[in-house]
Amino acid sequence: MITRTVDLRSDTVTKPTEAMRAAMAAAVVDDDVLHHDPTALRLETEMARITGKEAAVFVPSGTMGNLISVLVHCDTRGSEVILGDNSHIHIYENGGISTIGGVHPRTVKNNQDGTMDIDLIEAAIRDPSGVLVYPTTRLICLENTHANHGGRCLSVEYVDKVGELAKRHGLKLHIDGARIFNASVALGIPVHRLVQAADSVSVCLSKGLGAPVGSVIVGSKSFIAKAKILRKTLGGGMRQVGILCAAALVAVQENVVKLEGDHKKAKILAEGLSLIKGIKVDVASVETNIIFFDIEESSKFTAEKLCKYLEEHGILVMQEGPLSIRIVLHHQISESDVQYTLSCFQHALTGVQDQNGI
Ligand SMILES: Cc1ncc(COP(=O)(O)O)c(C=O)c1O
Ligand SMILES: C[C@@H](O)[C@H](N)C(=O)O
Repeated sequence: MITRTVDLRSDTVTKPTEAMRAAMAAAVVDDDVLHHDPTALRLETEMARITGKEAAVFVPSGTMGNLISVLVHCDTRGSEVILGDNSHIHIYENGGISTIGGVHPRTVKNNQDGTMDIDLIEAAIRDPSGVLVYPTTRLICLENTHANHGGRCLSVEYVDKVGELAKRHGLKLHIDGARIFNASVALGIPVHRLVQAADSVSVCLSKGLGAPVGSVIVGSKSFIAKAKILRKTLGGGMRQVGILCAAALVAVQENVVKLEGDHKKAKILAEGLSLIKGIKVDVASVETNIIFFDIEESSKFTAEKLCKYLEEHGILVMQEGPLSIRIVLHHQISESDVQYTLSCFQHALTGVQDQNGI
């Protein structure tokens, strides 16, 4: 019988805290399409302040945040965006920039640290003299932290260099900042400095910050005005949305300080996993709250079988490949959960029981 559940599938799985639920119940609301919902306006004002941008708009998801941002920057037919071949926008957003926006993706290889070589980005920029046959490059997208590369942080020096490259070529820069607060805490650099070079950023409130729903796009006033129109076009214009924004405000106020703890627990878990025979994990690459690891081929387990074993013991993780698994820490995972998880891994892979009798 499962006595506890430790949900490590993602940082999207958190449940609203009591403070969030109280704020939702008490939220002052109005119709955010007909004018503005006062609580949504408070959140948008606060997020613009934190990120150092002129304006912000609340959207239902990070996927919509990225989609709207790309489509505002690439509002001319034949536009092309340069992005990572392992980026969330390219891999996990149903190709929306193309299927909905008609924008052509031009991928550049993501390095293990989540960056793209700047010379390769520059080489991917279309020569305007080839306009007869080439799409027109209008945008470069970065992702910080990088989800598919273990939550690795892009340094502010790197982001600034890509920003300089974009400006030199008359391009815009968008950052998929789903976990930008994780990068900020891990690097010890304020969010506004980390995104200074970006023309737009999509920030998830529903990941490590623990809000139940939503993201915010930040950028210039004119950019956000266009983003609001496109949000409505895509069906993202919401009415009394302050109910969701009230929870997001609590998340921003209360949970940023917890991110460091998430990162520490991720490091402890990664270090523990590295000591278990049959598991391969690069502990040094764990910079924030995400761990990717592989099962050794000599092990009796496939990822699918191990995930099933773990689920039978209340541990939920995400299978990423035949022998690879992802774990994501969040503020509702305790140190005791981390130790219980390690015990279950230990028992599964070595049969050795620990003092918990697992
Ligand atoms: C890096 C990154 N960007 C964007 C998203 C999309 O966010 P949402 O799930 O809210 O659409 C996610 C995951 O959810 C993500 O990990
Ligand atoms: C799976 C992916 O879409 C999601 N962003 C996550 O990190 O859980």
